Amino acid sequence: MDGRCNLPLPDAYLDFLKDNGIDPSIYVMCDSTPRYIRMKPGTEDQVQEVEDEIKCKLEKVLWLPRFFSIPPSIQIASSKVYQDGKIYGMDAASGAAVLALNVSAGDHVLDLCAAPGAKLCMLLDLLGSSGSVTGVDVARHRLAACRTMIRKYNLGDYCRLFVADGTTFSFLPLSTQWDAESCAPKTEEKKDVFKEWTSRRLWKERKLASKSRNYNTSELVLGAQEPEMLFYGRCTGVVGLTKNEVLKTSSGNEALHSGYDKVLVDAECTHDGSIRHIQKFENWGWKTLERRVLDAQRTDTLTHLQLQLLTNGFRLLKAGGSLVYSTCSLTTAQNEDVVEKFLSQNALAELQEIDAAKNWPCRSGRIPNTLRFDPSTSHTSGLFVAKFTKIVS
Ligand SMILES: C[S@@+](CC[C@H](N)C(=O)[O-])C[C@H]1O[C@@H](n2cnc3c(N)ncnc32)[C@H](O)[C@@H]1O
Repeated sequence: MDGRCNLPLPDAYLDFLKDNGIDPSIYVMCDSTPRYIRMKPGTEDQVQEVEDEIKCKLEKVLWLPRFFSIPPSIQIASSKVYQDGKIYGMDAASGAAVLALNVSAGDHVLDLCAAPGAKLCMLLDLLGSSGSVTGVDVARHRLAACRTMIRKYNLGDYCRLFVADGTTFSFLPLSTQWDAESCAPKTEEKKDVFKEWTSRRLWKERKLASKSRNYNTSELVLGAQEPEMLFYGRCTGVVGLTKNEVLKTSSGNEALHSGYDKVLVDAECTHDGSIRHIQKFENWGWKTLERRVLDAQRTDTLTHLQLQLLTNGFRLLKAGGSLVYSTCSLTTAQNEDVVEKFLSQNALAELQEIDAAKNWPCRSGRIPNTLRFDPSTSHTSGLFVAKFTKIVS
């Protein structure tokens, strides 16, 4: 390996990098950037089995628990350990963004851009049998894939999934009206309540799914659709409640005391930090890259969306809670600029130092306490991370 990226990047993309102050040399080592796997909790003693199955040595990532690096050429999807739900494919920088949230047992967590669900699964693994994770995504087909994933990894009990626009999503976590031991409702039998979720797909759901495939994500963002609960686990408090009780929107300052303990806003972005994503445009066509990534109007729409997602995620956060904003773009427009604008509009928001980051192979962003993983220094995919707290007034 000579350390060069073999991908011929088109001039328009190199111009985009230049305009955004991104040094193209961060991609130079892209062919040797490892892949990462995360071991499911409880499988720590099965490293040898994983190595035998995927036919390569696992290299422990010393700064990130349960993560291992593998050579970039190794594919895990057809291995039995992957199909049996013992390992996840997940970039180490993504793992760091989740760890930055510092979730603790019992937390109610909101993941506002959840699909396809790598970070959501890690949140659920960290919480174990406690708290809840509410995953929201505007793209129905992507959230359906997320549902398949949480079921494959047996993580559904404490999870709710909503197809909804994260810029307006308004449901708070459910207060504990159920017996946490048995996950059964405490109140007496009521009529027209949610029963335990079953995998039987209703005709209406199939119809909605085929309809949503005919839209792309940006059209869905614009479409004012009613939030739809795509999945709920038996320990989320949904079972035994009526539709009005579950789908009660938050009003005024209610979130300050009844909001989420932690919020993750892993926002939609141009994905320019991930060379593996950019490489896909070699097949999809560089014209598609121009339309989806380089178009200035698209970038403006995106930064507006990112600010709205961050603002709404923060609105749903409890006083004293923490929010992590991340993107896999390395442009300042989608990161530091969004953070600055957000801080100027939200007096209760304060940037927080990410304690765990002291040993991480990342560097500071333009604003102190923000972090940047760039492929050349971190040997991960590119990622920007900022953590906020909601000041108790
Ligand atoms: C970077 S991806 C999220 C990746 C995910 N967190 C994971 O770890 O697998 C961004 C997601 O934002 C979703 N998205 C775009 N606009 C949205 C909106 N207005 N509300 C909610 N989700 C949105 C996209 O559909 C996409 O799935």
